[in-house]
Amino acid sequence: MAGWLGRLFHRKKDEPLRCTAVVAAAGSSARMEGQDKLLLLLGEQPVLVHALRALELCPYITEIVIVTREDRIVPVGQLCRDYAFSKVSKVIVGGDTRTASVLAGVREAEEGASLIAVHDGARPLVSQSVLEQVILRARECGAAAPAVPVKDTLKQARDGVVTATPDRASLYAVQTPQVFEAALIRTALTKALEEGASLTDDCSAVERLGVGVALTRGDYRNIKITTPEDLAIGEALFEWSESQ
Ligand SMILES: Nc1ccn([C@@H]2O[C@H](COP(=O)(O)OP(=O)(O)OP(=O)(O)O)[C@@H](O)[C@H]2O)c(=O)n1
Ligand SMILES: C[C@](O)(CO)[C@H](O)COP(=O)(O)O
Repeated sequence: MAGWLGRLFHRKKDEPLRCTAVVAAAGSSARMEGQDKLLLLLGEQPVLVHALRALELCPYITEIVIVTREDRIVPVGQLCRDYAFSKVSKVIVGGDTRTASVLAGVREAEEGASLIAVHDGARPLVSQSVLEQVILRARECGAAAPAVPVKDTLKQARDGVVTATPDRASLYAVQTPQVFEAALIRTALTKALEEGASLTDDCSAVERLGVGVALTRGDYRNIKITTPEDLAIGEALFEWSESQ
């Protein structure tokens, strides 16, 4: 991987920036008690629509590829037409794992895409500022993700007993979009999938190659809708942001 590392230091800032957003939306919403969380309403619109609108509004994003479940292809395609998302080029079927879903999307990105921004369909409140900072940082260094310092003290435990208290000053909660040079994330996810790695985010695939990932300023409002109470929190954050 020395080639990758070498290139990180020679990347040209003035290369044309074409960023494809891959929206991971092929999950099963198991922790949402069976309801498809991406189609639940936040305010007056589905969670997925909020996420797509933020990506559509970002000037650096030239194309959006949505990866969804087979039984959601038709409703998600209809939703894109209803909301007139002009940047959505494809709605495709994902895989059994997040890694498989994201790789399917990355493989469908337009040939000219220099960057890929992988975003959770379940993160409806991402701001333009978070998007802009992470995309520009990824252009400089090849891989970047937004993150926020953790607020709680975290414990490692086994069988209900604490085994360690990691130093909080070095801990961050990572968010999406996670943005990468296109060939880098394609290589990283392909390798991770071939090796059967179990990953909970896409930076991890790049880290496995020994390539550094830069962190940019995340936003505590950029929550992932995972369990039922997240929807209530999301509603409150959405209303609060609208009133600012
Ligand atoms: N095989 C998968 C699994 C997850 N995702 C997507 O990855 C994002 C983050 O995953 P998560 O919040 O875990 O969503 P789900 O997998 O749907 O939730 P759960 O684990 O509760 O089933 C979601 O937008 C989800 O749709 C995906 O595209 N393909
Ligand atoms: C990618 C992610 O949103 C970063 O915080 C998160 O890791 C997804 O995890 P999940 O297990 O799919 O909820």
